[in-house]
Amino acid sequence: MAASQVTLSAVAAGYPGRLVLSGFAAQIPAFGTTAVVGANGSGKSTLLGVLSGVIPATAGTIVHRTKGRPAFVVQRSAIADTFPLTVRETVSMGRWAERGLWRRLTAHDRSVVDSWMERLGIADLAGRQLGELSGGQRQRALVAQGLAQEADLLLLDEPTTGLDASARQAITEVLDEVTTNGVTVVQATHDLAAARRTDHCLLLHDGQLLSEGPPADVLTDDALNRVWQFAERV
Ligand SMILES: Nc1ncnc2c1ncn2[C@@H]1O[C@H](COP(=O)(O)OP(=O)(O)OP(=O)(O)O)[C@@H](O)[C@H]1O
Repeated sequence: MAASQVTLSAVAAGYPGRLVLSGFAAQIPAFGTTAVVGANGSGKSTLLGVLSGVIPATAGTIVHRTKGRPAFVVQRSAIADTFPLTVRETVSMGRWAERGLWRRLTAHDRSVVDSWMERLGIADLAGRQLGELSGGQRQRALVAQGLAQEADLLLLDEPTTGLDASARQAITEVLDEVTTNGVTVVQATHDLAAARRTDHCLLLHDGQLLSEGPPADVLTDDALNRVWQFAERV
C-alpha cells in the first residue's frame, strides 16, 4: 500500500453517553482517494469527525502526516436553508483558517476563491444566497469551500449523494484532480459507483471496520449483502 496519510490504532470515539467507534484500526493511504462505506448509523460521519480532530478519540492512537488542519466538508443537509451567506462568502470562509477570522482577505485569497468557484462551475452564482440554491449547486459551493482551504487532507461527508450526473461528475473530476496534486481525499458515501472508483475503501458496520483495501476486494456482493442485511435487522 502507498504511504499512510493517517493511521488509526485501537481508536474509541463517540458522543457523550454514546460510544460509536471502538477498537477501530485503519489506514488512509496518502495522495489518493479513500471511500468510507456503510449503512446509516455505521459510524462514517463519526470517523470523519475523528480524522478532522472535531471529535476527540477517547482511546487509541491517530498518527497523521497531515501538515496543518484538514479541511472538512460537512453533509449539505447540515447547513440550514436560512444560513445568511452568499456563495462567495461561503467559499471565502475556506480562507479563514489561513488568514484568521476577521482579517481582510488578500489578493491571493480572492484569486484562490475565484478559481475554485470557476473550477466547480459556480462562478455565476457567486452573489446568490446559499439557501436559494439547488442541492447540487449548494454541494459545489461546500466542496469549493473545502478546496479553498488548500489542506493536504480533504474530508467530505457524502459529497455526491443525491446529486444529478452532471454535479456528480463535476465534483468527482475535481477530487480526482487534486489527488494528483498531492492531496489525500476521504469521502463518506452511499454512492457505490463513486466508492468503486476510489483507490482504497473502508467498509464499516456498527462502528467496526469489516474490511479495508481496494474497492473491488472490499465491495463484494457478499460483503454488501452482509452489511445491509445486518442494517435491516437493527
Ligand atoms: N451528536 C450525536 N450525539 C449522539 N449520538 C450521535 C450523534 N451523532 C451521531 N450519533 C450516533 O452515532 C452513530 C453513528 O452515527 P454516524 O452519523 O457516524 O453514522 P453514519 O454512518 O455517518 O450515518 P449516515 O449514513 O446516516 O450519515 C449513530 O447511532 C448515531 O445515532
